[in-house]
Parts: sequence; C-alpha cells; structure tokens
Amino acid sequence: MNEISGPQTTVRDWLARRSYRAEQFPLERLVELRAGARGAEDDVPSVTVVLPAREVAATIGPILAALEPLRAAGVIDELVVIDAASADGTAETARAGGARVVQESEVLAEHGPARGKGDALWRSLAVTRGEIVVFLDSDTEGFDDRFLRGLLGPLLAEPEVAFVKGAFRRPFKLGDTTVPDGGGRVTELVARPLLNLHVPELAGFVQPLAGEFAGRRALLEQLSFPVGYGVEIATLIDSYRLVGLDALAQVDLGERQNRHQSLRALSSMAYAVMVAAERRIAGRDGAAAAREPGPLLLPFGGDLEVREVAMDERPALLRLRRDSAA
Ligand SMILES: O=c1ccn([C@@H]2O[C@H](COP(=O)(O)OP(=O)(O)O[C@H]3O[C@H](CO)[C@@H](O)[C@H](O)[C@H]3O)[C@@H](O)[C@H]2O)c(=O)[nH]1
Ligand SMILES: O=C(O)[C@H](O)COP(=O)(O)O
Repeated sequence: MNEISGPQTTVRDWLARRSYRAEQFPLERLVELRAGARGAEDDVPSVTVVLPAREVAATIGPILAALEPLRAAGVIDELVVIDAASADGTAETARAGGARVVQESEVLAEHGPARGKGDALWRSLAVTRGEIVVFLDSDTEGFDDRFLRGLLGPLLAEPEVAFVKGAFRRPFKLGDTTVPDGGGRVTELVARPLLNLHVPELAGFVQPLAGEFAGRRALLEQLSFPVGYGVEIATLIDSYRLVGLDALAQVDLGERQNRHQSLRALSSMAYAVMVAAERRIAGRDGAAAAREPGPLLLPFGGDLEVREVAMDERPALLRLRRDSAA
C-alpha cells in the first residue's frame, strides 16, 4: 500500500531531520558551542557525564582516559561514576582516573539499597547538577570519545532537541569469533518489535535500549525511572510523550562492543523491558499483569527456577521534591 501519512512517513521524516553522526561534532566544534558561539555565555548549558558501574574495573580506566581531553577542554563540567558497590576495584580505578565516585546506595538512602541500573541513573540525577546529563555504559570495550561528542553535539547545537539516543552497530563476540551485527538480542527480539506494535513513531530508533543517551535535566527530572533494565525503554517512551518526536534525536556512534550476558540471563532483561513498556502502553491501571508482575518462572533442568526481577519505579525527581516540600 502506498501510504501518504502515518507512522512510515512520520518515522522517515524524523530520520531525515533528527539523525546525526558523531563525526559532525569534533572537539573543536563542541568547544565552540560551549563557548557560546550561538549566544551569550550564560545560555550555554553545563554538562554532567554519568557512568553507571558494576564490576567494570577492566573498562572504566580506558573510558575515563578517553574522556580526559574533553574534560581538559572544558566540555565536561562534572564526571561521576555511580558505583554498585563493585568488589573488583572499580571505584579505586575510577577515582584514579579522575572521576567523582558515588556509591549508589548512599544517595537517597531513605529509598533503601539501589536495585539495579535504572535506580543508579535515577539516584545520579540527585547528586549532579549539569543542565545536560549524558549517560554512558561503563562496560564498553574500545571506548572512544565519539560516544560523548555524538550525544552532546545535538543538545548543544539544537536548542529544540531535549533527548538524544545513541545508535550503533553491535557485533556479537564469542571467544575468538565475532558475528557482525549479531549483538543486541533483546533489542532485536523484544524492544523494537514492541515499539513497532505500540508506539510505531519510535520505530526509527536503531538502539532503543542503548545505555548511551543524554537529555536535558529539565526533562529527565520529569521522568519516572524503572529500577532495573526497563529504564531505557521507559525514558524513551516517556520523553516522546512529554516533548514529542521532533525533540528526540539519534546519533550514529559507529560500532559498540558490550559485554554479553548469557541468553538465559537476558530473559530477566527482556521481562523488565516488557513490563516497563506495558505499563506505559496500557497505563498503570490498565494492565493488571504489568501492575503487579510476578517473578519470572523458568522451566530449566526439569525444575522451575523462580527469578525475582526488580520492577519498581522511582518517582520523577521533580515530583519527589515537590512532595517533600509540601
Ligand atoms: O545493576 C546494575 C547493572 C548494570 N550496571 C551498569 O550499567 C551498564 C550496562 O549494563 P549491562 O548489564 O552491561 O547491560 P547490557 O547487557 O549491555 O544491556 C543493554 O540494555 C540494557 C536494557 O535497556 C541497558 O540498560 C544497557 O545500558 C544496555 O547496554 C554497565 O556499565 C553496568 O556496569 C549498573 O551500574 N548496575
Ligand atoms: O541490548 C540488548 O539487546 C542486550 O544488551 C543484549 O545484547 P547482546 O545480545 O549483544 O548481548
């Protein structure tokens, strides 16, 4: 069928208008934008970079080293590693690399111990100040400063853009074998099909689950954060609903190699992603199953594994502050 309007046109138009490449934002351009090339110095937003970190001693050092030139050039105002009580020396390595290290469970401690990656991101907002916040996974091998340059570029260059998501090619690496574009199993089999079914306007996002994303604080503080791996799909859908498609952008960051979890471990991630999406699609009151999701029941080895998957959501920080002020 030859469609004139509808999701296909919407997504194509958006892709043409709001796709960027990290190469468009070399360091000199960012420095120029930061120096207020587009207006008065006072209008230039400050920049916070947050790295959620759980047992990433092997990768956090090289990542911080790659970010150092941007910090030295004044592009980064605040660099925070939010550590999940890692036992492998992550915190020490991060401190040696020049980051401020915050233990996730010590932030907003009245909410109890942190329960996953989403919780870490949410808490990081409470201990940082930048008007632009960039989140970067800290388990990336071969990290390059283009990740930060790419995510920051559209936010500094385009005042209308409020949320930027990384896009990348994902190889799948098993021992010495690498399958090009074989990575992102939950993305391919759960996240994008789900978005196509329920929020097709977001079908243009290559990596809707990317942990590499950035947003204006004014937007991020209006979002509720699922405590676990539902955080990316949730923040994407909620940002779209709050600010509209034209305020969302994606940027091609090249290739990214993450540490692979086992397929069975990814069942928990897929469940968290589905519950977070379902709550937004059907509404918290609409979908009984998503309101009170049970544990994940997995029939392995002739027995039933009962796996608890943290699904709670943290309230928007803005609301939290308003409620505590009342
Ligand atoms: O409880 C946790 C779990 C993870 N992490 C960190 O978060 C990042 C990503 O976690 P990881 O377990 O490596 O996620 P992936 O398997 O790579 O999952 C992808 O998909 C997830 C679901 O959308 C996203 O949260 C991830 O950022 C994205 O990389 C890494 O730096 C981890 O160290 C934490 O800080 N706390
Ligand atoms: O985003 C995803 O789909 C998950 O992180 C799994 O990625 P992987 O299949 O590359 O391990």
